[in-house]
Amino acid sequence: MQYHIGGASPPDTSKTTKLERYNSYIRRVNSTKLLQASSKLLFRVTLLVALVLIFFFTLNYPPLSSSSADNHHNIHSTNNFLSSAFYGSGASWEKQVRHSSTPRRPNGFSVLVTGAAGFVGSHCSLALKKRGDGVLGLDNFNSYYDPSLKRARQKLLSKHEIFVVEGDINDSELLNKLFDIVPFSHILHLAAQAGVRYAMQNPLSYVNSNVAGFVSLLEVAKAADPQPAIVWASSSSVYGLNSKVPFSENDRTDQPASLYAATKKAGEAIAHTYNHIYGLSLTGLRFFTVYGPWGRPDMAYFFFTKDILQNKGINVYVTQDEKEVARDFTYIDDIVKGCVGALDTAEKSTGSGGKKRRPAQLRVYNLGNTAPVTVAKLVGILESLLSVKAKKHVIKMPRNGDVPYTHANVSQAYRDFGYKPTTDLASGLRKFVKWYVGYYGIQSRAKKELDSSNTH
Ligand SMILES: O=C(O)[C@H]1O[C@H](OP(=O)(O)OP(=O)(O)OC[C@H]2O[C@@H](n3ccc(=O)[nH]c3=O)[C@H](O)[C@@H]2O)[C@H](O)[C@@H](O)[C@@H]1O
Repeated sequence: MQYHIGGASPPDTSKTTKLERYNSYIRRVNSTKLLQASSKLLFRVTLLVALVLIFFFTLNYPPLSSSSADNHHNIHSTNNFLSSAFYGSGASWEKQVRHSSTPRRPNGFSVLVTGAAGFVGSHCSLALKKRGDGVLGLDNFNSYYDPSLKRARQKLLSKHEIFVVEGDINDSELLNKLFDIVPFSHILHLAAQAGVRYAMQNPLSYVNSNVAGFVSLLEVAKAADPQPAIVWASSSSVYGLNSKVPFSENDRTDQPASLYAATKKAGEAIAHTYNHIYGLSLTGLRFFTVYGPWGRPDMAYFFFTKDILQNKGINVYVTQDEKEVARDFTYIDDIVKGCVGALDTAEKSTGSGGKKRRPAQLRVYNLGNTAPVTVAKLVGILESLLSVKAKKHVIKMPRNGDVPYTHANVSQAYRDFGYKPTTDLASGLRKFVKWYVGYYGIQSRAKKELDSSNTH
């Protein structure tokens, strides 16, 4: 009720009140209509966005279930997400996978190379492709060392029509997908967390890649039809604290000195199990300190070269009782021949439908150079190739998982596939340094000398 102050008599309000009520009713109706219209619009827009998203993820993208096998979990998970965005995206991706895996020689292999953008993986992929085998690469491009080197290797592979799928060996969905597309005759399994000393910094990355990743791969391989034959990278480090030299395959390997060695040893035990239960043909190769062009920057010969060229000091380890440390350094081309020889002599797996039909081949070989060289000698060779004097700090080997000495007996690899290393450390390092200065565009005395020695 309204009260009008003042002397004038109050107006007749009955009509105006009705009008006001009517107007307010109309306003309410209109605003409800507006609200309904905008909700409808909002609903439609939401529906449209949802449909687009569903389409996007179900048709073009595989499930985002990849897990990380590398040492940089977060970076890698992101990488997996990104890679998932690229793998499996339809017909053109499948076409690349098929094309890359198709052999171009009669009875050629179709090989899945894991760790194909890695050092040994890229060299082996090229060698297999060159002789007419089909090669499909798989690599997670983790950042354990400079990923741009891995990308450069990938580029090289792609020039030779080798496609590298970006993904992880722990991603069984991806692995199954690859096996759905291609009936691989072989797997060359080189993806791993490498490096002896880094295992103290990031132990779980070794378990993720070298144990869990290997099992994930074997699970897919055992269920595949046909089952592929598998050749994979073990390590000279499994000999651990063995003092009996040279190391032979039947020597004891139950005293690993590093977690890295322990995971490789675990891999050998796991290989035995999958061979025993499922009839997978498995060959483990114990590599001895592999070096060469396109090598790994975390290895001593590689970062010594870098540091010597930059006039930085290098640590040269000696044992606790001040004896020299030595390695059976093995040149990459010899290792490639060993890998190819192992693939060529690998028998077929014997299982199908996840069941073993009869006993299958199970092998393990040393692939070394049979001529250990001390680290001090390695540095001397680099000094002369680089024409720079190294700033050496000779220190006692920290307790970091390193072993003092390695020396391979390779008679079994020679007997079974003619493995015979032919490159001594000086010739191999010459090739490495030549590649190094070229790749990193280094203008140095070393480069001039290497170039001129080439023209003579
Ligand atoms: O043979 C193998 O199975 C292993 O070979 C290498 O391991 P490693 O032999 O320790 O190779 P580097 O790390 O390059 O070391 C070579 C030598 O240099 C020595 N070193 C290393 C680093 C350093 O600062 N100073 C130094 O004297 C090491 O003690 C070792 O004797 C690889 O890094 C492993 O991935 C591989 O599995």
